[in-house]
Amino acid sequence: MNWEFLNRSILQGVKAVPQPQGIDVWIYLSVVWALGYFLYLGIYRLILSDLSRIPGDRLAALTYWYETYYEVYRGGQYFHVIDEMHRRYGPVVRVNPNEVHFEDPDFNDVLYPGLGKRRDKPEYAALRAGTPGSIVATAEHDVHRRRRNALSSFFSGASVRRLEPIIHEHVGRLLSRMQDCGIHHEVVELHHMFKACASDIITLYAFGDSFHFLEKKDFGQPYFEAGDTFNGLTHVFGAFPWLARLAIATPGWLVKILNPSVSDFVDSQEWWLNKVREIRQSGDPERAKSTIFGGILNSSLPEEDKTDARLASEAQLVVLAGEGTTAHALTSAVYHLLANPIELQKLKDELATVVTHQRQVPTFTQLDKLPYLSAVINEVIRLHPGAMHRQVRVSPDDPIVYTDKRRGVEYVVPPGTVYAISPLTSHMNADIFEDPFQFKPQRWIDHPEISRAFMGFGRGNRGCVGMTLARREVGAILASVFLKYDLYRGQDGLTLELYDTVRTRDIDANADYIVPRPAKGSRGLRVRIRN
Ligand code: HEM
Repeated sequence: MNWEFLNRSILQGVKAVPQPQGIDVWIYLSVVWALGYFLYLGIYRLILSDLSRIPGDRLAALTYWYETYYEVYRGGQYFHVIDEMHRRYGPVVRVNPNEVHFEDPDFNDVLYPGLGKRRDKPEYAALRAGTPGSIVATAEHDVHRRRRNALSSFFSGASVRRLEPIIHEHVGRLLSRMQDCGIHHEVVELHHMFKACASDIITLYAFGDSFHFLEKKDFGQPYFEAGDTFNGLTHVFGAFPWLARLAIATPGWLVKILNPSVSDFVDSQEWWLNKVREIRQSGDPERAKSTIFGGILNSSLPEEDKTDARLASEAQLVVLAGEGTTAHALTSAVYHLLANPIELQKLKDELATVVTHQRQVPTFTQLDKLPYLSAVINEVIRLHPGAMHRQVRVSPDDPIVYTDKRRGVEYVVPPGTVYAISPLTSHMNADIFEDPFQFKPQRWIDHPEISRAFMGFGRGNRGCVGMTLARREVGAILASVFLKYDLYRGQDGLTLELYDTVRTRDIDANADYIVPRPAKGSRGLRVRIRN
């Protein structure tokens, strides 16, 4: 673009207007320059850009403010707008000037390939997570690979199997806390217990120590509330990355003064950092073998990847990724099973085929023989993905070429463009999932091919590293809870009953803050426990 020529032409065109003097000239020129720049930017984005042929709301293609309005001002509401765009324009839509969103399950593996293909992440997605340097925030493919490799062996099937005693111990503790509440037929916000349990397990695995939330009267609620407040900034950080940089650079003590509601979270950040330092200094080979951060510190990662700051960030990611998501799956599962007695009975019948004792925590080997339990887990994560954000990727080398078969149109997304799929959009595709809003675990047994549309754990080389652990944890807890408790129908004995829990208000995603949020004022999953 020849700016000099543009500015000169505009100035010549307004010769009749009295010419400003001194500093006014600079203001005048700046305004003209800005107007010209924005005019050019608008024309470029709408007409000249390689993405201009991609359908979607024109405002979304013109400016990032469209997305910012729905995400920041309206609070995580852009996912509804994107769904509406797909309904109106088809399987590929442009959701901001540099991002294309897809909804075609048969294209998922092209968008999220395995190891052979490079996939980057955009910088803003890295900052948005609030964990700079962690694997989820590592933009460049090769750096991501080496950092992820150092972590992934701790989440292999064999490693997770070694965690079985720890998971069993925590499930036992959870059941005993539930039993305590049952003595006086208390109404319990069960999601707090699940968060506490998931947090204790992953923190213990990461550092060899935990906050012991399951033993606390409030199940660590102040910590989780502070985490929610921190997480509420995700869209602000995405829209204004300089704010994210500022927040990250601000010392913890100052953050606590400026925003006391995040104090518990800041304290936990310090705790994670101190644990990393402690493990680094301990030189204990056992700790290195059995804890994630011991392993990372002893791995072949270059020293630049083993700094305290990066590992504290990785710690925050691992802990946050492992607690809220797992607890959300458990919460949604308990809701649906108590709200659908026929499905609950099917699960209980299946459990009875491998476990005879009501108070037993089933072994992993027993859980592997339970296809209906596995289908329940798939179905709750389909309906309520614990990480519901747009799974953004960039293909740095090759264009993405997509053919909309229904319309017979080919779209080319050039290398360097951001693209994404949102799990909930994919999971509500009525062509794949009949009655998509309904809880029907049996569909996973009758139609295994539907898994091609499942994005609950992401896919490809940046998919969820903790999937095996998550499935084990959710399976063990669900099975143990429903082996022990029946649905309350007025009988005596160990029972659970939903208490003022409404799916659309308390369980469904009402806002996307990477993790889903229920409606404002919701008290989540409430259950009356009776012994
Ligand atoms: C039901 C529980 C879980 C769900 C639904 C879930 C979902 C996801 C999803 C969708 C992604 C991809 C994010 C993206 O593409 O932007 C992801 C990534 C990740 N998850 Fe999970 N997750 C769960 C449990 C866990 C657990 C228990 C851990 C253990 C620490 C974990 C650790 C991670 C990590 C480290 C990543 C980043 C992977 C990377 O960037 O390479 N997740 N998870």
